[in-house]
Amino acid sequence: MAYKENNFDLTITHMERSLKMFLDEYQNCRYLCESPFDQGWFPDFVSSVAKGETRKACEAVATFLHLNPNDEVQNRNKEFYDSVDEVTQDMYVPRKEVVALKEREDYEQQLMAFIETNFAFLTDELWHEDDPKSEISKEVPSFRSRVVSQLKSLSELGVKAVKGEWEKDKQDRLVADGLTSTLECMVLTELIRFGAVEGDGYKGSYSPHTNAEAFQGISLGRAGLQLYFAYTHLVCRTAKPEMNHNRSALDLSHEVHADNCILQNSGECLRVPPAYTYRDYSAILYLNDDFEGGEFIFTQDMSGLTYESSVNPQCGRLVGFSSGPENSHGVLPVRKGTRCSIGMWFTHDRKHNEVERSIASLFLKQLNAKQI
Ligand SMILES: O=C(O)CCC(=O)C(=O)O
Ligand SMILES: [Fe+2]
Repeated sequence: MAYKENNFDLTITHMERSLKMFLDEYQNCRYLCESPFDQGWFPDFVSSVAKGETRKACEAVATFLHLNPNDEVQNRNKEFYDSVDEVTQDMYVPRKEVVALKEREDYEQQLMAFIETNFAFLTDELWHEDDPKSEISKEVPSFRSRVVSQLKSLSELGVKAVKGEWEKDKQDRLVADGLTSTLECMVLTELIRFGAVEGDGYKGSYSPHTNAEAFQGISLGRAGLQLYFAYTHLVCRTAKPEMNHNRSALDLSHEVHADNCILQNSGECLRVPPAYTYRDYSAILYLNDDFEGGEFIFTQDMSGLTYESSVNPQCGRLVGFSSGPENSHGVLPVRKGTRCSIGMWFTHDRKHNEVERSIASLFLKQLNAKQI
């Protein structure tokens, strides 16, 4: 109204007041709004009216161009003011509150772009669209037949099931060799020297299973065989020489247990927290054999003194089994040296998909694409 009536003093007063209100509201909204502040942004409303004062007129033009450098009208205005005798280039100074606002917006946009390229967002794409638990519970081939068929296709790569026929009544157990090369085993074992945490996975307890051994681990999700990785853990157990002279055979390196429930002396297994009740399958990949003791055992009684069968760890050998009490297991004492392995636990429940794995695979993709 004031503008239409050519009342520029009043126009300026109104516009200055509106500008202040806009900036104040914007600021409040940053603290209080639940959704983005989207009132539209009208740069011409910032201050393109400057009555009579050349310096103010240049400030208005500079401010507008600061926000929108390609605006035709303001570029023409600038050409006009440039031709005015009293105008010098140092008069084109944008208003400081607008400069500050733009600086903050630019910075936030850079930050968003950085986050988008460098962090993994766990959208449904990364969570793997298919096979929620309800689907899985339909008829699914047994763990072993699935693993064995996968291993067949892997046989060209040197992977072979060493105990395929083994324990015929035990459908959910498997031992296979050749999953990693000697070099890979060495590299992974070396990783322990650089990045291992004592008692990792065991609330920092240096010797969580037996005082006669030191325990170190590195923890690291993605689907395999219609299963989600739930947890991946590289661990080494080292015999403490001073504790191994008279070590009892009952002092197991890892006490007899089941991976998804709390095994009782009675043989009952309680599927309650703190057990990792969502774990459905377990696999341990071994990395070395230059140690004494440390056999993996499937047991029936809790002591580990008698056992159904055992697996001798060696580089590239993997033992896989369903995680319940049907596969109670333990590790015999490591009497000399260091025994390293990668424990992997799988779940049908995508809620427990291992977040770190998605992040790690994104990181590897970027590394391959040489973005980092
Ligand atoms: O290292 C092994 O052979 C087995 C370890 C194990 O059973 C576990 O970490 O739950
Ligand atoms: Fe276990």
